[in-house]
Amino acid sequence: MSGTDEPLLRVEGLTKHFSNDEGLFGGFKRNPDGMVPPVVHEPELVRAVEDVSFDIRKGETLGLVGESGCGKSTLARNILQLIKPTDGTVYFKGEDITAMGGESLRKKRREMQLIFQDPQSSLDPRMKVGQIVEEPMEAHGMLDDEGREVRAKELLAKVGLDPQHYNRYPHAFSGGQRQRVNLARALSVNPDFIVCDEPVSALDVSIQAQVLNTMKELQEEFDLTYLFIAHDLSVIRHISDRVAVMYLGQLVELADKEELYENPQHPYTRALLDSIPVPDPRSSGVRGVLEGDVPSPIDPPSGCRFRTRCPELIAPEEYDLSATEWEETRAFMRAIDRRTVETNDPEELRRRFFGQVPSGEAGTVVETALDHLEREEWEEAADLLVAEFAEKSICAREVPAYEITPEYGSDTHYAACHLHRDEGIRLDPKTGERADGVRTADSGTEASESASAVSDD
Ligand SMILES: Nc1ncnc2c1ncn2[C@@H]1O[C@H](COP(=O)(O)OP(=O)(O)OP(=O)(O)O)[C@@H](O)[C@H]1O
Repeated sequence: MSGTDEPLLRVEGLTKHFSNDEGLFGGFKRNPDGMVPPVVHEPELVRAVEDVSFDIRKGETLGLVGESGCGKSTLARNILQLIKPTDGTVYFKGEDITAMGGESLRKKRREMQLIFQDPQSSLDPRMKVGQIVEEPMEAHGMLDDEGREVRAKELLAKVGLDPQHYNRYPHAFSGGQRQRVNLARALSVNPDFIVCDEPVSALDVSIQAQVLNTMKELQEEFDLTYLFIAHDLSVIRHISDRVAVMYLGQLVELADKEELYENPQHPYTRALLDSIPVPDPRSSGVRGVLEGDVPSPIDPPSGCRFRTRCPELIAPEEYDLSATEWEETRAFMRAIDRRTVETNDPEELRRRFFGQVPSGEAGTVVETALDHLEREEWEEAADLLVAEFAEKSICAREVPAYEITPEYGSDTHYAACHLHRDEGIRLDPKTGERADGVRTADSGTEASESASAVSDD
């Protein structure tokens, strides 16, 4: 099932900030040595999700992928209004559900269900499977006792379980079977939309495919729309029609599945795809391919959040650097910033990093940094290089959001990367609409201007 063009769900500029003011020591920080008081209470904001916009079409599966901690679950809980967003809007069947509360939201929730990762802990061990499946129907006043029992047994059969197991307890089931119970429970209230948050991650690989196949069959039969969250790209590929990639609270790429896997256009997506685990126990996965650590969502990088780890950071326009000079300068900046070199001898550093130190202003910056290093002023050298080269890049100055021409199929391809500033259509990162105000064919009116005429460079 690949869905229609009609969006079932529209997410616009969704943002969620948490205060880290929770728990006994939440928000308390140690003051630098000697300062009074020794501890201060300064809660900070965890920018878990920032300006995320996308649609999910009726009948499709949108896969959402990203490393642990990038905000996938927070986004899911915001979409379902289990937690209220800090900003932004979620439209379900055209209605703004962020503005809803109380009984109207409770009613809406029947149409939007959630399946969690851990089938062990999401099923109450004291309840029989039949009761578990019937509970949501009871909560929403659906059917009478007898009717619910009949429906629960039917659903158990639909998800591939024996209806005779209606009176068994969850502990009698395997992990895969428990996840099937969860599916039956979610389906019991006849929803249109199911958020599946890592539903097969806790299962053996051999079981995963079976559960995914059942989910696909159920989607077909019950006309379901899925938001399918996983960190595993092979699982996402198996189930999705389109795929969204998330990094540090933001969407970096969204495209048709084939387009995303065959023609990835964001350096982060490419790094993730390069790190799909091969059957080698020594393979270290994503972190082996990407340099550096994921920055803190308390103080995320400006502009493109991936820029501090991006192998394709764009050179500042004010320096006239060749590709080789920029590559060498970046390697030098990284090494000094991360202190991965021992020597501070300018001659040695010039030889190690540069074929020839760039001429002009960029060269002056490099030479000034080398002077600092000669005086053992590592921090000054690193700060200067980062301020002059990293922070002046367009990647640090502007939030990227572009629509680019897909190579596979005609579906839109969104890439939040300034490498597309020349050929892409600049979008408003908050609404996902064209930044020049011209409405796209999707939004009802014609867009006849060429992409290059509206690109923002
Ligand atoms: N209640 C909360 N208070 C403060 N910070 C939070 C809270 N919930 C989540 N976060 C932070 O928000 C960020 C996103 O977390 P989230 O659980 O949404 O990521 P995820 O991609 O779903 O990760 P995982 O796959 O590990 O579940 C993390 O930095 C997390 O520590």
